[in-house]
Amino acid sequence: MLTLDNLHLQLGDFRLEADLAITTGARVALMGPSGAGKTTLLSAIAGFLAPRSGRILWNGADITATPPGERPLSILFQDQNLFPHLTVAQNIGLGLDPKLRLSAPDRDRIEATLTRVGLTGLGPRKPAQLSGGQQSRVALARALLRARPMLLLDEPFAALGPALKGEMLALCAEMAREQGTTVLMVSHDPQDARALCPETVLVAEGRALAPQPTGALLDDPPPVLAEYLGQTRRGQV
Ligand SMILES: Nc1ncnc2c1ncn2[C@@H]1O[C@H](COP(=O)(O)OP(=O)(O)OP(=O)(O)O)[C@@H](O)[C@H]1O
Repeated sequence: MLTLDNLHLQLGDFRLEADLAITTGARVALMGPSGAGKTTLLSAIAGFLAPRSGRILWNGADITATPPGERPLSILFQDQNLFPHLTVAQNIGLGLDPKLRLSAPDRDRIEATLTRVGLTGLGPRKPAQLSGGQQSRVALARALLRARPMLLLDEPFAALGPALKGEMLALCAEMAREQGTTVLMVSHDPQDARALCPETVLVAEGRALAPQPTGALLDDPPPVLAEYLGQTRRGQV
């Protein structure tokens, strides 16, 4: 269980509060207007932004002050952070050992993971020799190999076409199911949220609300979400 215990975040003038819990193994979309604080919330959970007050707990253990690399999570942000001077296999190997001291079994696991994401044999290439979609797969492969309990996704596939984006998100969901991973995914696309995330955290008006069923929320969105989704609802001006 991920617990955000009376969490208060601040970035310049911007403030966000969160007091909620997410069940282990849940897949949760983060939705809300642009600038509402979805990325800010993920940054705090990942450890890149220290909260002003409150605590972040994973299975009851306080991780509020734990350095990012030691938190029980992997992150996939839009900037995939592949190192251009390393090969694809080495970039993935960073998920196993940041110093890249890789054993023969490690290298076998990297190759198997490459196959899993449809990149068999591309391990020796540099990221620049791959398409955007293939680079996304490399980042996903690295997260897959790290197999941390939580996966934070901040629109990592937004630059891809809709078909490829859907394929990558489906791969994430498949991996999450297999490994029992808890997924938090920023989504601007209600279809993605419906397809992949049974629950949604609405981030709006300075607050991240407790998870609620995605279908019901999108079927009858509160005005702030309806406006964001570009919907006009009967009875509203
Ligand atoms: N480094 C910063 N310093 C001060 N304010 C910031 C900083 N980064 C972001 N903000 C502000 O914090 C607020 C939340 O930004 P955030 O990126 O978390 O929103 P978001 O919900 O992820 O938006 P989007 O959907 O557009 O990506 C915004 O008002 C933004 O302008």
